[in-house]
Amino acid sequence: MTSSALTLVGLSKEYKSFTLGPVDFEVQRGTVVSLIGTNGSGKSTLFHTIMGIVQPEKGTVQVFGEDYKKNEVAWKQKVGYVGEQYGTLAYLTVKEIAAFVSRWYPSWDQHKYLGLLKRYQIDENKKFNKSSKGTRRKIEFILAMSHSPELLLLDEPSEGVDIVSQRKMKEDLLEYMNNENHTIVIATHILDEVRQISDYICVLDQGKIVTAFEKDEIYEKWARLWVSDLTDTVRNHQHTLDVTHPPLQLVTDNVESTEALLEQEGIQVTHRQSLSLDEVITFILEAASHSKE
Ligand SMILES: Nc1ncnc2c1ncn2[C@@H]1O[C@H](COP(=O)(O)OP(=O)(O)OP(=O)(O)O)[C@@H](O)[C@H]1O
Repeated sequence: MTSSALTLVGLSKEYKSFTLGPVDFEVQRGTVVSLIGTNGSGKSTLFHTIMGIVQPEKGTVQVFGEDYKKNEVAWKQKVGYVGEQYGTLAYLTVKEIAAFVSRWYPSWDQHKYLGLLKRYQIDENKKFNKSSKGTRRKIEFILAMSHSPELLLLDEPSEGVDIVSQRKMKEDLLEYMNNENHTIVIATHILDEVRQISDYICVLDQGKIVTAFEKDEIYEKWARLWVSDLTDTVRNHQHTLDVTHPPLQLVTDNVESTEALLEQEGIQVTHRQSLSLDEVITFILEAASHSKE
């Protein structure tokens, strides 16, 4: 069994005023990757390209080690996708869509589907396009979960979803990940989701991956340091991301290297504080947007 759930090599998609990629990225089986980026950074376009909803100009996608253009039916049966995909079936009721969709998936679990409908209080007889935005997201989530996919591609699954259902989704995703062969790639603007379920974070900006890292690395590598003094060498160091005062302090994304430099410069660190995930993500997104100016 291949250890890679998803491999993207040189993947690019061009619209008139936007280019995605080239994207090179690998998602290991058994992990949760959160895709983060400002509005319009290309997260949905990336999912659309992976799912073959739009055709890439260049590059390849492998799902579980297989080229996605080959055996399309077989790999799609292993993938659950949430991202406004029921456009052409939207005039049907949830029950009719489920009857239709269930035929695509040999692993469809009707018992699970009915349980999820109840859990999320969905009226099966209501038309998809007559449901609210949050309810449509919940329906998509239920349909994706009901065929027990090996890979979940979730494009803002909790967008517009009420707080109680958001919590249920998080619980369901955590339970889903109890199976070590399961994998999730989730695009989200909700940092609680990132904090609670992801192993890796991938940041997209203007169609390109600007950084990807293990979530727990943040607590080891990023810090705010209170310092006795600062030299230009420290201020201009590649890992010094911000300097504020009073009291004089800096933010680093490589605490080991910065502390070594401070020692070399004869500067004392009087206090050290880890950064929260929210602060780190904000720094990364702001740095990416400043590089555009
Ligand atoms: N079919 C299309 N034709 C032309 N341009 C498009 C098309 N679809 C998306 N785009 C453009 O691609 C860019 C990326 O859009 P995309 O929806 O992928 O961003 P996103 O990161 O998912 O944004 P958000 O966080 O707001 O959901 C935008 O500038 C958008 O206008």
